[in-house]
Amino acid sequence: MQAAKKIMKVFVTRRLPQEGMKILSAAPECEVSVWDSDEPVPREELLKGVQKAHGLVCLLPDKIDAEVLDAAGPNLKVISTMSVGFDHMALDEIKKRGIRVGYTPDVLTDATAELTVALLLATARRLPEGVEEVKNGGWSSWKPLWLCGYGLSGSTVGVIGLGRIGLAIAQRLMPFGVKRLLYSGRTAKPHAAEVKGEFVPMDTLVSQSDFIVVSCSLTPETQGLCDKAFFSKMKKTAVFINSSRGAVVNQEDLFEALSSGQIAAAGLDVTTPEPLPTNHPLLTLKNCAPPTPQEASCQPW
Ligand SMILES: O=C(O)C(=O)CO
Repeated sequence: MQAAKKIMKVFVTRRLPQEGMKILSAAPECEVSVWDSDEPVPREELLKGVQKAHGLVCLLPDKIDAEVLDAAGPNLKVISTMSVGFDHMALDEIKKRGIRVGYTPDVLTDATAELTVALLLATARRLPEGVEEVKNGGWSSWKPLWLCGYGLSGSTVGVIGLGRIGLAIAQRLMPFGVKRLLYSGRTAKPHAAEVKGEFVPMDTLVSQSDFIVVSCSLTPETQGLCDKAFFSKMKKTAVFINSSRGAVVNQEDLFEALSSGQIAAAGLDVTTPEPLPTNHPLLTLKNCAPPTPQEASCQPW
């Protein structure tokens, strides 16, 4: 029997999990080429690899803009991103060219929610500082008020963006004895009833919350949302957690708020860029937990 002719060129921008590669390789009509590395494809290799491709499989760090689409040319019919977010793709340009887009919503909902709760507890309870004191010999004896943090019991939690992930975070936080769950966003969500969520204006959420969790998508409306004015409305004792996108936060303003004592602490699952350069001012602060590399992956059971 004659082998099927490879008529579709597919470029994959990263070494993918074997299950995914097996499916792609089994498609007889596809000629698959892969940037075979755990590191992001360099821009010039992306522009080269995508040439004449019919399909592109990409990840979050790959900026898919007009330049990439032009480099691909008119063959390109489908782009699939192995990510929940798609803010790295110029959707208007993609739409203009009639290209279809696939993404992977919901695969990281539980993992992101668990990591956000872990980050919130570690930040509020000052675990990174405590570990540091053990390692540097700063812990001499038990002192009742030393490294006191902030507890969830009886607190008000504000979630900005009570979508799938925001709800999963809220569901995990409520059993800690949270008194009020406020949320803000474009519209009230029927599923908020599951966590007794109160839909409130953003200013109310910011000024009344003891913990603010940002879990909205990055859009032109949310870019730079958490800035000087935002932090100045927060309680001095409040803890700020961002598991959305780095660009939702003005990082200079966050540094100022943390270093001046305007807010108590921040736990960041995301920053711009990622990782932060090792000399970044935010990394000098004891009350700021930066993103760690495990991100949202975990071993399946
Ligand atoms: O898939 C996404 O959008 C992520 O942010 C992964 O961390």
